[in-house]
Amino acid sequence: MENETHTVTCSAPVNIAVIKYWGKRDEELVLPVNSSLSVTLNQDQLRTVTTVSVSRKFQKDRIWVNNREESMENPRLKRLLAEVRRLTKEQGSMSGNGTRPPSHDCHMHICSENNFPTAAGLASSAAGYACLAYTLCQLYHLQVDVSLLARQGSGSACRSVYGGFVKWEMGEREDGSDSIAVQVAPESHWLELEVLILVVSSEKKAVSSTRGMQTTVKTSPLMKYRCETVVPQRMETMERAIVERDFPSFARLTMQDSNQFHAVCLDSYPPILYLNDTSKRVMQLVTAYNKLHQEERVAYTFDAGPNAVLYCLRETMSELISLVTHYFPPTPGNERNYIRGISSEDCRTDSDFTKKLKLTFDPTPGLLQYIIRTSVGDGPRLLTQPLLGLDGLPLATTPPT
Ligand SMILES: Nc1ncnc2c1ncn2[C@@H]1O[C@H](COP(=O)(O)OP(=O)(O)OP(=O)(O)O)[C@@H](O)[C@H]1O
Ligand SMILES: C[C@@](O)(CCOP(=O)(O)OP(=O)(O)O)CC(=O)O
Repeated sequence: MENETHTVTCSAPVNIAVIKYWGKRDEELVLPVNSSLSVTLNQDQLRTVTTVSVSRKFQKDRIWVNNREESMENPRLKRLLAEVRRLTKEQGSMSGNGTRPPSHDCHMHICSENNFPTAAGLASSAAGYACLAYTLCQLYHLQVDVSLLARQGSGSACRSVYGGFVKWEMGEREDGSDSIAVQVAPESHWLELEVLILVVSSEKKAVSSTRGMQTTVKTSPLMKYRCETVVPQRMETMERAIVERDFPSFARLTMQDSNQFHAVCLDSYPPILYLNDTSKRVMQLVTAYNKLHQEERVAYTFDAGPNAVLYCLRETMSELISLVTHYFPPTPGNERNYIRGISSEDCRTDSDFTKKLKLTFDPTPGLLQYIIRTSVGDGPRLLTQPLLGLDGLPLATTPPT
């Protein structure tokens, strides 16, 4: 009993917001200045896997992320672990199924892997902290809202604890107890909705989301109008568009909110610029495509980086892929692995159609690193294959991506 090792392994998805979270009213508790809403992506393409082991044999807490040991001095990580230990102590030692969870005073080893670039604007912190919070709740049999814990690791992480369409209610209470994620609709609700991620850069971004949003809250006059007037209305309209599966409304609001998020970034002082020329070309392509069809058939959204996330219905996907690969072809030699994820039939462009689009740029190879086709997905899963061995050390794994 004394030397028993408890181990749990889980996976969690990435989520991409269609109404953006940007700005905190409480840095410590990670409480936002506005509510937000996101789509959870399919874990077959983008996911974090985390194993947590707890044992009296361990000398100290340790964490490995993507095969590299990292410092435990990260304040958000420390806060999350402290909160889990506090709740474990408070909730006692018996779980509902009669088995005994590990004691709150043992050290833990954490091992986590992302199957996509970390800190590159692909929401790695969201999947990472959602996975950690979910795994800890399973391990310690905690009776708690997982989104409350995930939020304290990274705000957007709270939305990754559910599949489908998820809103993060900003809440009003000072202690943050009502600042939680709620599922608006499960992944089965809108099976035709698909996602294309255009990876412009997988470099670490210059201004982190945490720091960028602090500057915006402090300096942008436009931000006040966004939080008080724009987002509350958009949350309602977006929820309705999702419930009614109204793609044109969903797409319009998604693009408008991405535009406004980048507008408040530019309105910050000093200004924050996450979009680059390739991002702007993607915006132009989507706008021209929708104009030609006289309705919104594709939506773009950009987080704190130049990568584009495009939403469309399945019936539009092959035309979209053919257009994107026409205007953003791979560099010669890079064709083979250019489109990843859900396999796509051979998509060719109709040259008359592309001529009608009237873009101000010509097809240019090499502006995108690669493209990921994915769909809407489920929430965290309990897995059986651990990343840590019986000695509590990482098992030989694949090299970090
Ligand atoms: N699997 C993981 N387990 C634990 N922590 C992780 C994991 N993946 C990422 N993180 C944490 O998240 C940080 C990256 O967060 P950051 O917000 O900079 O990038 P991002 O989430 O990829 O981008 P964005 O939030 O703008 O979409 C990492 O430096 C690490 O501390
Ligand atoms: C642009 C965003 O992706 C910002 C995400 O910010 P984070 O959740 O990464 O920030 P912290 O709470 O400081 O960790 C928009 C969104 O996901 O809603």
